[in-house]
Amino acid sequence: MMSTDESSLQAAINESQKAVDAGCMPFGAVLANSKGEILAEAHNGSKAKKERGGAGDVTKHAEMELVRKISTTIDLDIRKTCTLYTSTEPCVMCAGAIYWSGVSRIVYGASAKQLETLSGPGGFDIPVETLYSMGNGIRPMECIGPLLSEHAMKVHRESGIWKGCPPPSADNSFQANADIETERSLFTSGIGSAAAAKSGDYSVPVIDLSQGSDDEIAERLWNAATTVGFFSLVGHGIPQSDIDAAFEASATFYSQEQAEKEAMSPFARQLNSGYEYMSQVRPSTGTADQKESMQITFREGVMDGRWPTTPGDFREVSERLASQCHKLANRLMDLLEPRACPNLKPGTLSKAHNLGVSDGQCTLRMLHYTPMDAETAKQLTTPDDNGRIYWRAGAHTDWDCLTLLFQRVGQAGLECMSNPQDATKDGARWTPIDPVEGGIAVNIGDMLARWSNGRLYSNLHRVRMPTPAECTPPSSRYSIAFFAQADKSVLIETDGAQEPITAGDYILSRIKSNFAK
Ligand SMILES: O=C(O)CCC(=O)C(=O)O
Ligand SMILES: [Fe+2]
Repeated sequence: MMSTDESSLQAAINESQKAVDAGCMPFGAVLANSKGEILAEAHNGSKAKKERGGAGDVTKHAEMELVRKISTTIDLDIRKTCTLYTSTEPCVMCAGAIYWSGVSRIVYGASAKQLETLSGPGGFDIPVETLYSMGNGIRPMECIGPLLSEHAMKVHRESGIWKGCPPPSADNSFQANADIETERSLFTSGIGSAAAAKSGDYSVPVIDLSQGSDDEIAERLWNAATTVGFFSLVGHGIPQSDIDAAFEASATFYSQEQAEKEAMSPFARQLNSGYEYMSQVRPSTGTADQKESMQITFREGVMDGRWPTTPGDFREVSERLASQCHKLANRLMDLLEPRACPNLKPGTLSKAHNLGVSDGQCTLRMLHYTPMDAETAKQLTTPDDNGRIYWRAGAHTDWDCLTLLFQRVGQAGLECMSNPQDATKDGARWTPIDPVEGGIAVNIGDMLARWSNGRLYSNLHRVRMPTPAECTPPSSRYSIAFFAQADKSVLIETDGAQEPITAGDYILSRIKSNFAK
């Protein structure tokens, strides 16, 4: 059954179809009161194609039409209690108009990033939650989305309006190198990872935390963290039963209908929390990752109204695994710290990461890569007219200090770059990080690469599409990632040229750098 938000959003998506039928651009919006009653509706009023390029009235976006309507016909006191539903994430102009209308709650269908996969770049967009948090508005704005994005995108796709538009990136073959360049330039601007890796091709070592002295273990961790930036960890002490329980809860959660999952755990991008379905578009690919994910951020209040209720033990098993991951990540940071961050008082890194506090940023992410048949996999990996192909997860670096990733044996696909230092001149080569029985794949993220002034390496990684054998029969891939991210208020101070920055601002600046690209 659809929630109230979903049925009102569906009404907005229906409006976007009406826009298409009227020969206008495919966008629609409605206003609903707290009972879910629709008070007003509107759709885009610019004639498609003919008026593009500035010939028509470019202010006739669906949300603008709606705001214009409601601000003269509905009292402010009522508007303040309403939600504005829009088929696609509002642009900067519309976000401003919505603020002025007195409405404080927005639910949108497709995100601007998702639309870009059809329309190419060119919209005037900043993710709405980010935009509102950057502004000096006197009242908070709540933004929910993407929701029912497949329905909203279907109208865009079938409208035919975006055919022939330039894709976000014209040539995927250079993507890996472009991403390395981005990471390097981000580092010089004080954000991102350093080129700490040495020359050569690397595979991913297996490190046993139960073998040898702390000094010996620290040496092995250092070697992996300064070259390839990845290692598989065994002998780590997290009970297999806790890992299995989390995978079981994840599979039960994902076995439900998409609308049920969305209703149980609405996604809030600014909070980096909740359930999303195929909405993550990596800058390196311009196409949506073929996956769904459930993000759990361990900060006071964030998960209120977002904990899945089915299965009943979802919260308990997630918290149990996260608390084990948290301890393990802190142990690894204690072992790496003396050489990685010689300027820091011992224990600074581990003290910076806390679960459940008011400014915590650690996150557990349950991932489900959806099954597909061999024909679909082939189609999605064949470049389209614009050279775009799909990935289960496109190449990226993580923004955190350390990622602990649990995989299932028999569900391979994760790869990292094997020649990070030489990739720009030699071209990128990739090496698998196959699941190890009882093991955890660990990688250094950008936050720790920066904190260590580039001594540790945050490497690009991706999840490839399934092979024909993995599609026979079509099968899911499940993984669980724990992202150790320092608390928002912690100051990241390095012994190099990097300006001190709080971990909260750091994450925000990464977001900004990414959409500035
Ligand atoms: O699922 C995986 O194997 C990798 C996931 C990942 O890299 C991420 O979510 O950042
Ligand atoms: Fe990642």
